Amino acid sequence: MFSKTKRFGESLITFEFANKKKISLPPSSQRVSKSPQKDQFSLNLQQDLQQQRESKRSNYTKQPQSPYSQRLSKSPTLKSSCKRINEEDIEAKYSTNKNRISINSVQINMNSSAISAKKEKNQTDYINYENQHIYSSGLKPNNFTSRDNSLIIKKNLEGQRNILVDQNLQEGEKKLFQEENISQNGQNYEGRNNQKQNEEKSLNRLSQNRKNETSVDNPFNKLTNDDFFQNKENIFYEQEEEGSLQQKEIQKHNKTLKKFKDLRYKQKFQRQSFLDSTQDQDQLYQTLIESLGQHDNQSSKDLKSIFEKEKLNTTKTESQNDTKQQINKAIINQQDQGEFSIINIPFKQKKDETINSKQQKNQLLQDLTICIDYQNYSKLPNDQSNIQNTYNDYQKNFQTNNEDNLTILQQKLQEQKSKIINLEELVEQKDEKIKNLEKEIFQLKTYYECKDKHQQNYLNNCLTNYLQLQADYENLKQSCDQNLNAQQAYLIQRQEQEQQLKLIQELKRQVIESEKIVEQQHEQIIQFRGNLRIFCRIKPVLDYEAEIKYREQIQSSLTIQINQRHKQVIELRQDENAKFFFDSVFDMNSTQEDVFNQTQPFIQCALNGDQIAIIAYGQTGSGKTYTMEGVYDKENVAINSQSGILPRTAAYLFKEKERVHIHRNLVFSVGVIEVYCEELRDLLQTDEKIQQKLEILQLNKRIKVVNQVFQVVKNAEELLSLIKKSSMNRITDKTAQNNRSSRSHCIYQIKIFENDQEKGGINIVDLAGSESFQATSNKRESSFINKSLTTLKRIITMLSDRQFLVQSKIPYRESKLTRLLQDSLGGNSKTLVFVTVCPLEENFVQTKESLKFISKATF
Ligand SMILES: Nc1ncnc2c1ncn2[C@@H]1O[C@H](COP(=O)(O)OP(=O)(O)OP(=O)(O)O)[C@@H](O)[C@H]1O
Repeated sequence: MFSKTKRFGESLITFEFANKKKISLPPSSQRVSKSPQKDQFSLNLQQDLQQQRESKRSNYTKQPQSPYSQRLSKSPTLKSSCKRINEEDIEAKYSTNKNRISINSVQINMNSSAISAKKEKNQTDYINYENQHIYSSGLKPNNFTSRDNSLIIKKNLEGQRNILVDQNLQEGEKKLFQEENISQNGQNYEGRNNQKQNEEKSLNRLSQNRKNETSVDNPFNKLTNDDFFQNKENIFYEQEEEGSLQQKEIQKHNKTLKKFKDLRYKQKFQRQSFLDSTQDQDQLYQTLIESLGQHDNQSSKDLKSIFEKEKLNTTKTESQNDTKQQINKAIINQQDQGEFSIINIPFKQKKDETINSKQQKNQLLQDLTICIDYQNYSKLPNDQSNIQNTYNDYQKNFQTNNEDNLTILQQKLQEQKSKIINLEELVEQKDEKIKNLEKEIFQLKTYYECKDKHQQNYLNNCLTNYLQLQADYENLKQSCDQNLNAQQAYLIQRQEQEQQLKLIQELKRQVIESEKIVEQQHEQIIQFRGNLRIFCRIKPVLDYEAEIKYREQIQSSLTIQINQRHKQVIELRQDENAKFFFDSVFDMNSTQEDVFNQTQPFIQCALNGDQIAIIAYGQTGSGKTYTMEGVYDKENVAINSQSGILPRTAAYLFKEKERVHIHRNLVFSVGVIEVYCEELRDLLQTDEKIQQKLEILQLNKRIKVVNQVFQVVKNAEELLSLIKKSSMNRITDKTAQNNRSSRSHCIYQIKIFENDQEKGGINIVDLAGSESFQATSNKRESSFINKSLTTLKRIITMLSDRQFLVQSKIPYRESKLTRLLQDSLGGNSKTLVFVTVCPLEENFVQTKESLKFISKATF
């Protein structure tokens, strides 16, 4: 930043730096000489300057060191801050441009400090400096005089004009310089011819001044008096060397003036520091009062009162400071009123003006008065000393007050420190609580994090379960729909089944009715045929009974032959008149199945509720047992081709039970009893020890055998097993016709129960052999057999004769056999008698007796 101002009737360019320092310089155009004489003069001046500089060096080396220089060298403080700048320390670069010489750069080597100047915009030469105290004068080519926050430097190289610039001067000081410069405006440079005379006059005058000034106390800290005159002496030396007395005088004045200004500046600085300190203290008090005003206790109020008192003292100090400022103003007014002589500085107004010797003399005289006026400076130190004393008094009072206040403040500070210690203990306790709370917070945070994780896992599990339940719900819904459809289909099917069941029941009813009709018809047929039926079965000739080579002879010699016209009639070859009538005749080629087919209607009558008796009668070995039981397998009792009526009856009964189980609940029980020599024997009780005596009783018109065992059988195999087992217990003997001849009557009894009520019964009777006594060795046995068979013959004969329909007259009691068969002989019972005969010629008599015995009628 720079601006143009008017000073001393010339244009000045003022530079303002960042630290608010200002430098004002005249434009170089005003310093440029345009006359050819001046250019020549400048060249000559340069040459002279060079010569003078060289001579100066030699003189300086010869001259003793000035007191000022000695002082500088003795005072390390001043030596470090103030230094005479020798010519050797200056490096300057110049440039000439037609009629002017400009400073391009100047460098002053001062330990670590440096001052440089450079040319800028071809208009202004300025010097940049920082915090340097430079007391220098008479330097060539430039004069540098500087101090803190000010710059007083500038010399036109042409020597036409010297400019003093100080932006930190007080207002009065500026006026002083203006007046100084104004006084210079009317002065002309009278030429180099008068220079030596002027220099001599100036030298005399300065010498006189030197003598006068040595007796006067120097106002500049009592140190600069000799130095000052030593400087002036040096200046004169330099002036003599340069041949420019006027300039040296100006420099001398400038030096003196600078020292005066330095002193003023120091005073100003000290005053400003004092004001700043009081201001700072006032601010401190104000801050403390404000801070204490926030505490409403007695100690704060006491402190506040103390600080307010101190503030009043400070106010007094300010008033004293105002007094001091008034004193300063009085000093300045004294200056303004002309108590100080005006320093006249020679100044060249125009380039082409000639130097008037008379004016030069006057100028020299005026310059000499400046030296005299320096005596008046002694007044300033006195006033200044008074001010300094006053200042010191105030400072002492201030320090005393400060010490008292400091003691109080230290006490308060101690109290505050104790409070601070207590507060710090509270803070530590609070910190401990905070740490505990932080731990609890951390634990709670950890707990809640774990809880959150647990809850999250729980929610995830719930979500998974929810999804699973939802899927199960969907599946159940589908299954329910399916079940509903199935239920509907089931209901439809059930309705159909109910309809079918009704239909079945209807069919059952129809079947039952038809069954009844069949039973009725069957009964009618049986009644039409008669309740007593007699079949004759002719036994074939067995292999062991005749050799194969005689078989044809045996067949031709058989005694029995069936009538060709009437198949039910048997004829004897040896007796043509003997013919025997039977209900059915089974020849030698008949099978077991053929026999049972004729027997099955009687079994059906038993299922319908009748008591039936199937009796096999014949001589030993004629095939009674074969017809009744047949031949069993060794391993099982299954039906085979040789199975007789008894196993086939068992199979038929359970087959019918299965067929009619819908409307009939049939149960069968089996008992086997043997009649031997008119004694009863239960063949199902094989243990003789527990064999109890069997007695025949008639209860409710039904024949019962007391102590006889009846065993319910669930199937045909169980029934046949019992029969097979009991038949093995039957009493047998070896006869001439049969190696294992049955010598007792065996009755196989099957009781039929329907709905727990005995409804019908079947008695299958395998009689003992009917051969004559001569054919057997046991006469007693033969007599009992004959007796029972005779009784049976009589009863059957009576049943076949319609004349003996009165049952009470039938001799059932004459034998145990007929007594046991009482319910199945006569009445509504059905009786079927098989007469088995052996056709061999050797059995002719027994065969004829058998045929006679049971034949229903003879033709
Ligand atoms: N119709 C027949 N066909 C083939 N073999 C028969 C026939 N009848 C009987 N037999 C056989 O004749 C033999 C004697 O028969 P079976 O034992 O049945 O006579 P039986 O009359 O019972 O004699 P017993 O009164 O002494 O017991 C047996 O070996 C038997 O197998």
